[in-house]
Amino acid sequence: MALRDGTAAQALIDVRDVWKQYGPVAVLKGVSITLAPGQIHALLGGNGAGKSTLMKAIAGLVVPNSGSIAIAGTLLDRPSAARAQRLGLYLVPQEAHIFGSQSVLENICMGLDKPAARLRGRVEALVAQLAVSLDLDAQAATLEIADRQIVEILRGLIREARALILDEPTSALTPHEVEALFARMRALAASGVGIFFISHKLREIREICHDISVLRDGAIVLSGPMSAHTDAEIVTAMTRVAAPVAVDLSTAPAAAPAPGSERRLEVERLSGEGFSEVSFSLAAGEIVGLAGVVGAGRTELAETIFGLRPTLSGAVRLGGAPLENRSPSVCIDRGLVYLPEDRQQFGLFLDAPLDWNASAYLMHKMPFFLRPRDEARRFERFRSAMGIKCESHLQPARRLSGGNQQKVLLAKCLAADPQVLILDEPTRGVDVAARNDIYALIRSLAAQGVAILLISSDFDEIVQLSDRVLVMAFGALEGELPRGASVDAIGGLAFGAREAADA
Ligand SMILES: Nc1ncnc2c1ncn2[C@@H]1O[C@H](COP(=O)(O)OP(=O)(O)OP(=O)(O)O)[C@@H](O)[C@H]1O
Repeated sequence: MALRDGTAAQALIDVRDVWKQYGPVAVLKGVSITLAPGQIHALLGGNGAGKSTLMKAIAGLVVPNSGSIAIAGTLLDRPSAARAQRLGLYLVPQEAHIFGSQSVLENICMGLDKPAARLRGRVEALVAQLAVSLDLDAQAATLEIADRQIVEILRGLIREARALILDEPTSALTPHEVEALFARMRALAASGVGIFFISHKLREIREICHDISVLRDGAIVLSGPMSAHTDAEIVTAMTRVAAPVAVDLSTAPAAAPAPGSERRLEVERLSGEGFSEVSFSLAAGEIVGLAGVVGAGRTELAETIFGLRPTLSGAVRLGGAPLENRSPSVCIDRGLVYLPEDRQQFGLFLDAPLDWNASAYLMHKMPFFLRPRDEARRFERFRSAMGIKCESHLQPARRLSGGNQQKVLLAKCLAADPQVLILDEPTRGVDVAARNDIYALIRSLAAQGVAILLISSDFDEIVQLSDRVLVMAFGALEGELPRGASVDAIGGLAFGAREAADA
């Protein structure tokens, strides 16, 4: 069907006055937005503002109550993902859908009517065009998060998508990988592909996007060229009111110990899958950053300390006593809590209510002492302190937006009243305002004596929060930097090792 006016005739995507309700709640309230060929268009908004719902509507995954969506001039009148894809739209989700037991090539070609082997030549050409190094015959389970995203992008391109939606593609990437992704996005845009780019990071948006639209409570409140708006204007449009000051959520007594030299966690020559001979310690009240590029072994180290992966050799001590036969429940009992990077696999019970999720670690510690009213009260405290957007504490976690799920996961860890906290990408998917609340929360926990290991791909976050920074590369500790170390110094250590090895 022809579009209605001259401008829109150029549009790859033309959304007009779209409304979406879940029960009585309107999540999209008359949204109109367009995407032109070669345009990189940022979509920004607080957690729960409606970004993913809008993008899912464009991708045929959510059916709007009213309004119209056209892709490449054709109305998406019977929405389905298959139809949106046939019209040239591909959505790269926040969490890539990878079938681990299949090869990379099979993953890219999944769902197409030709066998993967016959598409190999075309996939190889796309891989070369994007200048990525990807072993098409490797088992997909071995792929890093960054490469999983590339697989998703290739899935779109092999389907000849002219419009891509990238939903927070950089949230688990280090600066180096972000640059590589941006180079690929620029190449795609230069070839006429249009891209909707969802991100919570203004700096990245400024670097890569031509235009911006800001969603607040289901409505577009600001839209136009990137250069026409200052950061302050954008943040104000997004939040409308200043973010609340963080509330102290700790259940520890008010007169908690000041940061000291008491060693809470000692890791001694620990070796496991993907890392070896790692030694470090955390003192009470200390925030230690752990930086590195994807594949450096940071998550593997954290998962091994927490008993999710086998230990090959070495020791872990907690409060001076050996922490042997580690499993998550043993660690939680002893006061060591881990916020996982992979919230889908190890995080929330998506069909359980929010208050149950927030109390899940406590339930394990003292199953007989929990009462529904206590759970609800506990959840309410976290809800107001972190601005968790939900209808009620009884809502299943599945119905929350991604950023709000991340906040509930953090609440679950904090509710367990840890002595040592390992945070793996704690602000992944969290909006700008809530990010500052979470930083204040982390600092307040440290001020009360909790020892914190902060793993983050966002080096700015590491610099902002850490008392010192450990840098890992290739499964080993590459070095340590003092408080105030620059992002460049961290990057130098993390990437220097990789470049030296590549040379
Ligand atoms: N299936 C559903 N049932 C009920 N409510 C839902 C459902 N899916 C989403 N919502 C609600 O719709 C609102 C918008 O969610 P959406 O995922 O679009 O937000 P978002 O802007 O993408 O947030 P984030 O930045 O956290 O990813 C949220 O309040 C969420 O709780």
